[in-house]
Amino acid sequence: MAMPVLISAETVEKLLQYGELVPRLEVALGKFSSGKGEIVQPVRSVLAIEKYNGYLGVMPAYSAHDDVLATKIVAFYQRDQPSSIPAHQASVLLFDPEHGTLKAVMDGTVITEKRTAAVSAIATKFLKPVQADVLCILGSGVQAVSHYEIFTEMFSFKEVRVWGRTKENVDRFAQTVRGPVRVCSSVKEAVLGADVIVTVTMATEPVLFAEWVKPGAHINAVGACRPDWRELDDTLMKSAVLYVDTREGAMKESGDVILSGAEIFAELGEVVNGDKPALHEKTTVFKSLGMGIQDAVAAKLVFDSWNAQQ
Ligand SMILES: NC(=O)c1ccc[n+]([C@@H]2O[C@H](COP(=O)([O-])OP(=O)(O)OC[C@H]3O[C@@H](n4cnc5c(N)ncnc54)[C@H](O)[C@@H]3O)[C@@H](O)[C@H]2O)c1
Ligand SMILES: O=C(O)[C@@H]1CCCCN1
Repeated sequence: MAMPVLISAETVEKLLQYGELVPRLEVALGKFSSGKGEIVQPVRSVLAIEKYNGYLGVMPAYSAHDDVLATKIVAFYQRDQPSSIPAHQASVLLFDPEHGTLKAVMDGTVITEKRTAAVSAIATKFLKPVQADVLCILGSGVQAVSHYEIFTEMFSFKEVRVWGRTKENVDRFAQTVRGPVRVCSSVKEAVLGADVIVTVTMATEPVLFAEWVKPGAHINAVGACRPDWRELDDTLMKSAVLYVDTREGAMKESGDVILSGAEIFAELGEVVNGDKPALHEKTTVFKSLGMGIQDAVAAKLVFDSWNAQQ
């Protein structure tokens, strides 16, 4: 039996292009929420590695439409001190869906960076106010950079602001991104008047409060992926129209959803399908937790491009 191919982070970085990824993800989100069972994806299982303040998540998914079967395995750690090792590291196993043969083991860290930002961009396309001039990014790590990249590529913001917890991180962010950014010294300063807000922090308590948010703004809430972690306060969660990637995942994993008692209005895929409206004139929150099918679709794109080059 042939050995699976190994595809490195550098190769994934080269092969995975937003231009191809975004439309594929949009289709997958729609298929997931179609109610026809076109995508099989259980809520991820997550085990705690208490001794090291870490977690390991296993995310299998199958799509007959894309003919893809894959599992991402992702480890993530909370750290008090800066580290050269990324807080999130992942691998994706890609199988032949017909026989279950392992075809590829590839880096999943870059896939996680890009597909998460791409899904936030899809949510933003549907839910942002018609006039959206100011983008605010809260957090200045890996996801902050990938969100900056795709948001400035897909939309025409006049100003991009960033807030980060430490000066070191924010400086690194400002040096990494290719384009202008206004560094803000408080969350409030970054948020006031912003039309689109992205929260990509490792916070476990709310950092974003309703009183600072411009009415009609759209928020992509990407962090706080544990049932007792928060990024947004109760008032914001309850007063905004709430969209999620998956209802099942949000009810099991999102502290912002579970602890606030906010009601879920729709899955993003239902909006893609036209089954639920995109209420872009209202204040909207898209609560993103991440889906195995997003990784599977991205991994197939990488594998197909890799194959085409052999
Ligand atoms: N929804 C998804 O699909 C998905 C995918 C990947 C990552 N994430 C989440 O996105 C968030 C960012 O991930 P990342 O890879 O950029 O991590 P990162 O470690 O690279 O960056 C995290 C940022 O949060 C800041 N931070 C840490 N603790 C904080 C606190 N208590 N208050 C405010 N800021 C704090 C750090 O200084 C840093 O700027 C994490 O919560 C992660 O779990 C979500
Ligand atoms: O979907 C993901 O890949 C991430 C893993 C870490 C926790 C949040 N979601």
